[in-house]
Amino acid sequence: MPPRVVLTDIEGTTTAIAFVKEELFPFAAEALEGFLAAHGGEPAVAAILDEVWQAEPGREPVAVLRGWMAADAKVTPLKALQGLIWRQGYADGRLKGHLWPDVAPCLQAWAAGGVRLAVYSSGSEEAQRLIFGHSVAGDLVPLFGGFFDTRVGGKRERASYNAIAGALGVAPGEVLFLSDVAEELDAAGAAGMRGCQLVRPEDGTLADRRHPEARDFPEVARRFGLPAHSQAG
Ligand SMILES: CSCCC(=O)C(=O)COP(=O)(O)O
Ligand SMILES: [Mg+2]
Repeated sequence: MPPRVVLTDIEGTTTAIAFVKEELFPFAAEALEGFLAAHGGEPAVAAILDEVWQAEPGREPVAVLRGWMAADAKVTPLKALQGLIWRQGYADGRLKGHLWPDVAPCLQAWAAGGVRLAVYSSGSEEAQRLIFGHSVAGDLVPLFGGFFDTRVGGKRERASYNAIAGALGVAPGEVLFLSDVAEELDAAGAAGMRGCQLVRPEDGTLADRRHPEARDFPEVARRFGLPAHSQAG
């Protein structure tokens, strides 16, 4: 049976790791102090800074944020702040959301064929909407029926996937989760979801051999009986 829902990761799955690490993260790092100086008094930003204080009491929030950035920590306040900073870059054209060329045609074919689509990324919901809304393939946000971030839980925790299935109103077994990271697929599998590892050697990802694997989205479609894009290879 083909999956009713495809739940996709972003970095390493729809989008090059290099884009996230060499464009998105440096963009936020370079803008950090200036952004906080300009927007630190706004309620959304102040709430994030409050979360940073609570996470590391007594330390300067900027130093805490810089430490998290250096460690690529998937912590909710950092991810929320990065999303707010990237918003400016997408709005004025300095950022354009990278997608591998095979991704948008398949997402469109799957949605047109009645498959429900959702995103689960460590990037904040806002960051997810931005990357798909300002993507190299245009605005893909309308294709998705759900955007899940670390507020639902960590990507290596089984409970996060059960919560996502519950929010989507489907049984976990009806969901196919796509990711480049084996530990995330382990957690999704423990929750009862099917999984497929995207292995794109040109992006530096390696097969772990514990999960079904595909080199691109057309191969995912073939393996799991999803609608094929007319030009899918
Ligand atoms: C939403 S694009 C930025 C992705 C990001 O911030 C990140 O940490 C990557 O996480 P993912 O779960 O997509 O691998
Ligand atoms: Mg990933």
